[in-house]
Amino acid sequence: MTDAPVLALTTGEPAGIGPELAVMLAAAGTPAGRPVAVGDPELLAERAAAIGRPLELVELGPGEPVPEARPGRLPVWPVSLAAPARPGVLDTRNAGYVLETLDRALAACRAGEAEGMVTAPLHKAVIVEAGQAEFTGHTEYLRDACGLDEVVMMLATDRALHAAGSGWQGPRALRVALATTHLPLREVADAVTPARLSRVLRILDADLRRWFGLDAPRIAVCGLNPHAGEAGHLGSEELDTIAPTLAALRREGLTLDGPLPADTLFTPRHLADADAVLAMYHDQGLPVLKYAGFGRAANVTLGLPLVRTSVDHGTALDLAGRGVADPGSLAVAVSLAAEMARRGRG
Ligand SMILES: NC(=O)C1=CN([C@@H]2O[C@H](COP(=O)(O)OP(=O)(O)OC[C@H]3O[C@@H](n4cnc5c(N)ncnc54)[C@H](O)[C@@H]3O)[C@@H](O)[C@H]2O)C=CC1
Ligand SMILES: NCC(=O)COP(=O)(O)O
Repeated sequence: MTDAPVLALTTGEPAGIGPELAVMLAAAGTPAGRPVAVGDPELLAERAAAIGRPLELVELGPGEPVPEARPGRLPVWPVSLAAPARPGVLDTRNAGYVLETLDRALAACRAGEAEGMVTAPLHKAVIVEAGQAEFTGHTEYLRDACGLDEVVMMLATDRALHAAGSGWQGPRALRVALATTHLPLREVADAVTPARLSRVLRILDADLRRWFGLDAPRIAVCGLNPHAGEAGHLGSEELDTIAPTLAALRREGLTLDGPLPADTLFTPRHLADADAVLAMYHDQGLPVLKYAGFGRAANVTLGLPLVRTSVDHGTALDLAGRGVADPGSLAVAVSLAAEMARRGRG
C-alpha cells in the first residue's frame, strides 16, 4: 500500500481549462501524490470524452478510502454543478459551485482526509459578478477561511520549488513572493505599510526554512518606485517605510537585501545571491517569473496551516474544451504539494 499523500484537487472554473487539465493529468499518471478531484463527475466525464482521454472516474463518499493512483483513473469527491457548463462560456450560476469545491477541499484537509490541496484556476470576475463582492482570489479566500491576518503568495519555477538537495534539474530557479496581491495599482502604495511588510517577510522567511530546506534564506526586496525612489526624488516609500522596516527585521535575524530597484534586481547577477525576491505588487514580480518559467512554475500560499499549491496560469477560456492546454504547471503544483505534505509529516 502506498503512502503517497492524498491531495484534494479542485477542478476550478467549469467553463475553463481546469477540468480537462485534471483529466489530462490523471490520464497520463500523476507525477506524485494521490490527487482526488473535487468537482462534478459528469463534467469531468464530458470533458474526458471531448478531449479523447477516457477515464475511470471513482466517486468517493466522505471517509471512503482513496485508491492507489494509476494512469487512467481519477478518484472524485463529488460536488454538483448548479447549471450545465459550456467550455469558454462563464455562468454566474456556477460561482457557488466553484466556492463549494474550495470548501470541500478545505474540509478534507481539516479532517485529515487530504494532506494538502491543489487548485485549478477559477475565474475571479464571475464570482464577484455572482454577488461575492469581496472575492479576489483563492489566496485571500483561504486566508479568511483560516482566520488569518496575512498569508503570502509566492510563485516559483520548478527547480526553485523543490527542497534543497532534491536533485531536481529544471531550468533557472526563481522564487517571487508578493507584498500585496490582488489590489488595484492605485491602492498599492498605501498598502505597503511597515506592519504588512513585517508580517509578509516573517512568513516568507519562516516558510522558506520550513518548506524549502533553506537554513538562512536571503531575500532580495524590491523598492516600490522607479530606481527604488531615487534617494527620495521619485517617491518616499523606500526611505519612510521599506528601509526602516527591513532594518528592524534584520535585527530579528532575517537576511534581507534592499530595497533595490526592481529592474536591476531581476537580472542574473543580482538574482544569483537571492533565495527569493519580494516584489511590492503583482505585476512587478509575476511577469518576470512567467517569462522565466510559464507552464513549469507553480503558486504556493505561505503562512497557511495547510498545504496549498496552484497553477501559474488562469482559466484560459480561449482554450477550454479542446484538449490543447498545457498541463505542465498543474503537474508541477501536484508534485510540490506532495513534497510539502511529506515534509509536513516529519
Ligand atoms: N490560480 C488561479 O485561480 C488563477 C486564476 N486566474 C484567473 O483566470 C482568469 C483569466 O485570466 P487571464 O489573465 O486571461 O490569464 P490566463 O492565464 O487564463 O490566460 C493568459 C494566456 O495564457 C494562455 N494560457 C493560460 N493557461 C494556459 C495553459 N495551461 N496552456 C496553454 N496556454 C495557456 C491563455 O490561452 C491566454 O492566451 C481571470 O479571472 C484570472 O483572475 C489567473 C491566474 C491564476
Ligand atoms: N496571478 C496569480 C493569481 O492570480 C493567483 O490567484 P489565487 O491563487 O489567489 O486565486
